[in-house]
Amino acid sequence: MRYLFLLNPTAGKRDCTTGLTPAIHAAAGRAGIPPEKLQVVVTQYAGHARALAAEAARTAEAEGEPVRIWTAGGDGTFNEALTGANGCALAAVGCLPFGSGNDFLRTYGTREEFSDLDAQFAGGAVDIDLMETDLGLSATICAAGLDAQVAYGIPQFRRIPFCGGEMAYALSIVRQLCGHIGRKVAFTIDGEELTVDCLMCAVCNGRTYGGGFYAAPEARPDDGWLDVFIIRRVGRLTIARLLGMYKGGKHFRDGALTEQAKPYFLYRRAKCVSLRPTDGRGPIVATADGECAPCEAITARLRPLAGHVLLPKPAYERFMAQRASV
Ligand SMILES: Nc1ncnc2c1ncn2[C@@H]1O[C@H](COP(=O)(O)OP(=O)(O)OP(=O)(O)O)[C@@H](O)[C@H]1O
Repeated sequence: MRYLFLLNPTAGKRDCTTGLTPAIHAAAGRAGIPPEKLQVVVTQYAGHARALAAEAARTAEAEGEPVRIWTAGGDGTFNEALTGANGCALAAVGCLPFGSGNDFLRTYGTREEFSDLDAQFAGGAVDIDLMETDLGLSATICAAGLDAQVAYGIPQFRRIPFCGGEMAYALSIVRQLCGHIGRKVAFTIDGEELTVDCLMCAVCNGRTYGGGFYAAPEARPDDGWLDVFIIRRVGRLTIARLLGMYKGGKHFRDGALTEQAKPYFLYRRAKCVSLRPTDGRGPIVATADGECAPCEAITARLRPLAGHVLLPKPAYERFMAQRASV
């Protein structure tokens, strides 16, 4: 077995590379991993983690030796490595949370569990479903509408001097709320055709996105289903209350929408979801695992158990126990 760590120095609020490299070597020593089997690389550019993971997967295939790859960064870096290693049964990808959102891990455990290097080395690989989307592979959630528009607007405000992350986020929200709210969207959800005047929608393999919005609080990433939530268009005064419910995952319990959510939400389970705006207002902004872009149409298709991911020991044990109980 080989072990590869890909450290993104630009992820999150501070460069993770300095302290982390010796900590990885120390934890590998405690886990009895020979130094020649371990490699720690700092990424040099956007897309580098994908190239390095793809190369490690090719080597694993050529030499018949499995590789465990961890990214230190956020969901973007993790997604790059997952994409690079995709299709290789001998490669599994994990994450050390050093990003700003780190939504991937919230489906499986806590930030503390994923930050624990000893638990990471003692953990294991599990197979999860992935989504093939127009924005690339996704392990978590593909969403479109108001929240994606807010995320898409943030970088423009970040360019303003003295405008930090939270201020840029707040300004992007204000701009969206001052503009036209809601889109008319035509959905194809497996065989069902549906047109909805909606605020936003989320096609979920994992549970959270946007830095902890529990869009699909009960989603199981290995059940062969995508959970689809569509939020109907509401007035500005209702948006804050609705987003509060949505962020906390209070719209869904025991496999169904809660009574308070029913007037505002539509829920479906599906294998393939397509959507396109039909209101003539141009493309709709969509987001998936850190990627964000305007799209004329989006399709998210389930790829059952196509992802091989690494979970730290406590999360791995919970995942396996849950799988055994189904
Ligand atoms: N050396 C580098 N220089 C510039 N960009 C890089 C470098 N290494 C990686 N990147 C890019 O940085 C981007 C952002 O990283 P990432 O998404 O992991 O962190 P984040 O945005 O802070 O966290 P999150 O996505 O969880 O909110 C990734 O898309 C990746 O391509």
